[in-house]
Amino acid sequence: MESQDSSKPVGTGYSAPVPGLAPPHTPFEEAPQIAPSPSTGGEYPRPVGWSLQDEDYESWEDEESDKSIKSTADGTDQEIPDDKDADHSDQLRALQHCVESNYKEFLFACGGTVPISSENQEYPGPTSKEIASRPESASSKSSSPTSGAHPLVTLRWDPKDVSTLASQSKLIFPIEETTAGNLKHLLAEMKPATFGRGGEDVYDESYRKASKLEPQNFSTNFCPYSTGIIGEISQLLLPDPDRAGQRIIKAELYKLNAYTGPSGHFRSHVDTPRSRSQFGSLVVCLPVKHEGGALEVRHNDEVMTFDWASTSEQPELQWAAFYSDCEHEVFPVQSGHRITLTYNLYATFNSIQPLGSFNPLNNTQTPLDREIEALVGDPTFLPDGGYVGFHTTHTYPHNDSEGCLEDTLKGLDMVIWRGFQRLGCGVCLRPVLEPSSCFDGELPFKLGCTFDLRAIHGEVESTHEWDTVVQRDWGLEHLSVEDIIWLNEPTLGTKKAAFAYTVYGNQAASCLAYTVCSIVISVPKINEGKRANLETTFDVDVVVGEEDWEKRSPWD
Ligand SMILES: O=C(O)CCC(=O)C(=O)O
Ligand SMILES: [Fe+2]
Repeated sequence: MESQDSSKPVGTGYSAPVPGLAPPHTPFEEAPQIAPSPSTGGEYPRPVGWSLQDEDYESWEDEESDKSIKSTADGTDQEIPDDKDADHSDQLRALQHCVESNYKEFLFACGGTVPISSENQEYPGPTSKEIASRPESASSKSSSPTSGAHPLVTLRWDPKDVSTLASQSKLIFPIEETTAGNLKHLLAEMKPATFGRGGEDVYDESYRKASKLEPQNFSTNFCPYSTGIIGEISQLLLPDPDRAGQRIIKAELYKLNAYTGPSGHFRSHVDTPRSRSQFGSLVVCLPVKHEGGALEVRHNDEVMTFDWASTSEQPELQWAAFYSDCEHEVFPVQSGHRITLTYNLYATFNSIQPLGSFNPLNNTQTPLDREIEALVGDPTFLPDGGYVGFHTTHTYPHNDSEGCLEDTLKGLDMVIWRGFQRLGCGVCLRPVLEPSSCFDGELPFKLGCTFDLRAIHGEVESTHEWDTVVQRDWGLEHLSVEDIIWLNEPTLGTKKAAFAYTVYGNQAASCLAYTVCSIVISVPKINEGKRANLETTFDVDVVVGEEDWEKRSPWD
């Protein structure tokens, strides 16, 4: 949650700073710490994808002479069109079209309400009524309570003055008259909420005016799991079409915040990830009267608004969750107190999934899955194997030595990954290195091979310098972007993100940053009428070595 600005142009390699311009004043959170992976106690054992670093890798150029002439059955040589320029197939166009029309089909935020009842003093099981509507209508207050309710919500905090009575450092929500006076005690115990800028904690009211309590200084009986909120977020933001139940959410209480009228607010920012497995953030608003303070979450051109003011006195908890790489802001609170619990959301694994429960070819297929299957099954499409690429619609966190985790793939990105993977294609994530548009002429973006966080000292001012930086500092993938058949264009939003997320604090070695990625898919060659590797269904639970990945190369 929160944000971090950087005042030093330090690159992660996705866009060069604009010559002559000050580095963008991009909001990021307070200096992040690398949290251990929440999975089985350590790092994920699986590689991000197959290796394109293979010494034996043959680039398209190297194969040019072999590929342009083919022997036909009657022994004559026949020129065949260069694959990458060929008008591949109706299937390819259909898939590209389907990808495009699916952009807006995927949620990037969701929300709902959980009723609170004084009659119910036991945990109710799932009670949250979700609002998972399309962005335009997300702000509608269509949330009538479902059956069941959360018991009264208690909040206790550590008073600075140890002689304070326990009854004065406790609130019950909805706030009971007997304890109403404690609200001002709570506010007095809270500290100004800072945010990170250039690796330092900064308090700047023009950017963020709010107060906070750290989780070690308070406790509550509210649990996002028992209310069903986490279950809903899981279905809406972290669905796993092929492996139901495999990815699960770990929610970590992050802060108690108060935005107080007349000017409490938090300007537009993205939440800096606490670890590579963080994919989202959850905000739960306690029932305290306030006006204003709507939360707006944006992704590409779409906006979802969560405005809780008009029902802020209702006996209910109102919540919103969103992918933490999406820009969001809290508009000024005009009066009252907007008091929230915030959580970081991590993707982790269900280790008790029964063996053999995964049958990838037997699962419900979306139209997009069917288009992918039709393309891969088309023997005229890349008959000798080749590469297909997809520009991700979200950005993903990584640190200076470890790449983005495919297990955190969001929305459409996961559908594409799984769609090809289930058919036996190799899939990997690669960073996109995109030159700034300020250079003369159109420079193509490039595929990076590692996810290094590297500092650029000074500004990159010429094309030549840019080439040197990407080749020397970041390392380019052997595979060139021209060797790949792209399913989509990088979106405008992605380009903006590429620029925004370039600039980072000066402690790259201990930081995480969001990266614009591409999914590179290796489509095996056609062998006796079918794809060579289609029998070997890839199972992500099997730890595969580089060797196994190489077998997935389309050149086999
Ligand atoms: O309170 C909210 O709605 C959002 C707060 C936020 O963006 C943050 O804490 O990072
Ligand atoms: Fe935030």
